[in-house]
Amino acid sequence: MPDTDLSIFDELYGIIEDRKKNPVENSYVCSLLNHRKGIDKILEKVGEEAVETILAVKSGKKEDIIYESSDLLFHLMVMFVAEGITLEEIATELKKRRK
Ligand SMILES: N=c1c2ncn([C@@H]3O[C@H](COP(=O)(O)OP(=O)(O)OP(=O)(O)O)[C@@H](O)[C@H]3O)c2ncn1[C@@H]1O[C@H](COP(=O)(O)O)[C@@H](O)[C@H]1O
Repeated sequence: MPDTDLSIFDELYGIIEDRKKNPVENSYVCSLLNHRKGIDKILEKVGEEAVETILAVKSGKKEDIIYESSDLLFHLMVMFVAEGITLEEIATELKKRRK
């Protein structure tokens, strides 16, 4: 049975925010947030993961699509935190589009 608890999105966002406020060593999230290339490094990763997601869809393998989409969502969340955008703001925008 699929796990329908979506609280991982809030939890993950909170972890990324915490990495921004309280940097720790050997953290992948900190390596992105504090990269010498700035936001460009995060955007690079978002772009790469978007391409990998597209390729996974073209491959037709559901588990690859889930894996690559998870990478994409994770890097998008790092980008939201870097830009000070909350998940609530994204949710509000999506709700506005309801027909
Ligand atoms: N969910 C994730 C997560 N998903 C993907 N990744 C990393 O995202 C990267 C994906 O990039 P690639 O597929 O290109 O793999 P790569 O070969 O490492 O690529 P390069 O970065 O070397 O270019 C990998 O290094 C993965 O480890 C993640 N890293 C961290 N998290 C979460 O973030 C939390 C904090 O992580 P740290 O900041 O590392 O403590 C963790 O507890 C996890 O919950």
